[in-house]
Amino acid sequence: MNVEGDAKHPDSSLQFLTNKAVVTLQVKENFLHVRCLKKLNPFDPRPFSSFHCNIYLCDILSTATSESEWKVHSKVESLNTANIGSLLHSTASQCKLLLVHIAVKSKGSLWKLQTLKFRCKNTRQCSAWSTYLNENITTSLGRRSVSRPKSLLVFVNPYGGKHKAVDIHKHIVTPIFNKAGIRQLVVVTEYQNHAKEYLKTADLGKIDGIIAVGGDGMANEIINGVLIQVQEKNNISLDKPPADLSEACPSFVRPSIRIGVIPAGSTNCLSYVSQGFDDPETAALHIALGAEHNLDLSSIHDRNGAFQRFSFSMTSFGFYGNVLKLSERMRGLGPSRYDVAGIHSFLHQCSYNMKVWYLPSDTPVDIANDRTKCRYPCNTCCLDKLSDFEQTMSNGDVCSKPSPILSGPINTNFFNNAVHYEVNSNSEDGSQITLGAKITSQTECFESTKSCDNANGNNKWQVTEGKFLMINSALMSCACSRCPQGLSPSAHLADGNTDLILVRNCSRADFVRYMFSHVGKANRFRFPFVEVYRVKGFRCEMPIASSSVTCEQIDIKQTESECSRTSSCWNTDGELVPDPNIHVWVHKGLIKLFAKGIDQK
Ligand SMILES: Nc1ncnc2c1ncn2[C@@H]1O[C@H](COP(=O)(O)OP(=O)(O)OP(=O)(O)O)[C@@H](O)[C@H]1O
Repeated sequence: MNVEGDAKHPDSSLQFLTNKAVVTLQVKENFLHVRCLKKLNPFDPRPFSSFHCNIYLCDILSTATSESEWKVHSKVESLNTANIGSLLHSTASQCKLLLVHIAVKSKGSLWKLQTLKFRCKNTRQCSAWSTYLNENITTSLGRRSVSRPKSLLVFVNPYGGKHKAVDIHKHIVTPIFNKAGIRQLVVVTEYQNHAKEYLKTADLGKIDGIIAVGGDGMANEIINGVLIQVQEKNNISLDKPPADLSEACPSFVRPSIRIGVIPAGSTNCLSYVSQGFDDPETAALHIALGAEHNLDLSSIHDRNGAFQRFSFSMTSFGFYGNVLKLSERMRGLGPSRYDVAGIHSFLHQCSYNMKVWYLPSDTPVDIANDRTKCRYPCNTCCLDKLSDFEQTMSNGDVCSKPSPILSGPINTNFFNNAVHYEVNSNSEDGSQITLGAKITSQTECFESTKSCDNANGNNKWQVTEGKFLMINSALMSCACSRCPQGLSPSAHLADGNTDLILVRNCSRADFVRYMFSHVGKANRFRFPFVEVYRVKGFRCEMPIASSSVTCEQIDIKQTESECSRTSSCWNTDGELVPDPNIHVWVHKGLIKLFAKGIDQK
């Protein structure tokens, strides 16, 4: 025991005063152990052990000291304090306060910031404890390969959601980042695509991550801005040859910086799916603690091979495309614009002739009956990483390795009339399909192209056609507060696949039943007009736009020609892609997200 103590080895018998007890501190095996010596309230029936606590060092944001008064709560003072002994005898004198800022898991997947206060009369020892704890936190993070950000570029969208982003940033995010010692360069966006333009020339070498304080649209803008800059710097073309099934999956360079989202938009799907809530405090804490999760992206090209966007959640044609198009004109209504636009699009129900090609996943799953969910640590998202780490990780515990805040660790229904066949080497496209990915040397290409590389697989492109109310691609479950299970509840964040959901033309009543199945836990794939495939890529073609649209109407007069004039578009993460003819490829783990994933229940 070190009585006087020094910066390296502070005195472990040193007594600290909290609001409820006199305690000692000890650091052992990645934990700060707080042990109770005396209860301040002698009449408290709880045992001493209930005052003990063990704090995981990786959950501590930082520690600090400040000057304070040597005092206890007045209620405690009025009690019999003889039990506390000499510690309290010299009341009202000055002392040092040791502050320990920690991220605490509260209910569900919510996390809260909490500050523990320890009063100590030995000011030198108290400072020594603060230094010692900070050193041990750094060591502990190093052991677990956790890298916390020190410098972040933060985009705040004052326009998104309920227009609360500026307040959220000021009152929730900044205090957490300050406690974690994170420097921020804050840009309050002034117009649409401001962040994307800014990122074209931003020096990404000087920052550890980029944060969007906004919704999915803002996150999409930032992801696109970063990826476009990184591809340009590496001379990687974003465009590809015109849509052709023989074309290999394009390969893109994976940015080394992480991207985070503080939910302040309308839907906040990315936060919901990667954290379990759209809670700004939880999101800010995950960023500060250095949480990391891979995220699949899809690249979208038009019929001429021109690059359109990268997407991370839903890419949808038909109903959701119409809802977005309309809702963009009603921004003044705030988040309720989606309801109004949804009702309007429903009343103007249109179906679209489409031909859809898709390349099935290497690991086929009966999505319609799959009850598994992407939960931390997720075997499906981590499985492929085993090969990357197998030389260094003999126990295969890859998923838990980067745990920064670990406290404690197709078959389908076919539509009766569906035209459904396999594309072979003598297909109308006339080409043998070989999908060897082009691996770009000298770059951190990661596994992003693996998912499309079917050189070792027997997968062949499949094709189906017909009239569709909706064509949805769910790269993740796409859960949000309005649809807690999401479009495809068993979809994963980083498995290299997307779930292609084809909703064929059906009666209005059936469509309502299908849409309502998203509100609860009912199986949304049980309908005969709904098909779902886990795929690595897909392509859609609308034969002749003007004659491809059929509209129904209830009380709003609308002719077929009117409807075709307003033919649908793609809605990708809440952004519009106007050309109905697109080619979509999935890129496994193309970016790293500041997120942990949703905990197992
Ligand atoms: N100052 C601004 N004025 C107008 N538009 C802006 C401004 N700043 C950002 N934007 C645009 O606002 C759009 C929507 O932003 P955001 O995603 O944050 O909110 P949301 O659409 O309400 O939420 P969600 O996408 O989750 O439904 C983005 O495309 C972004 O480019």
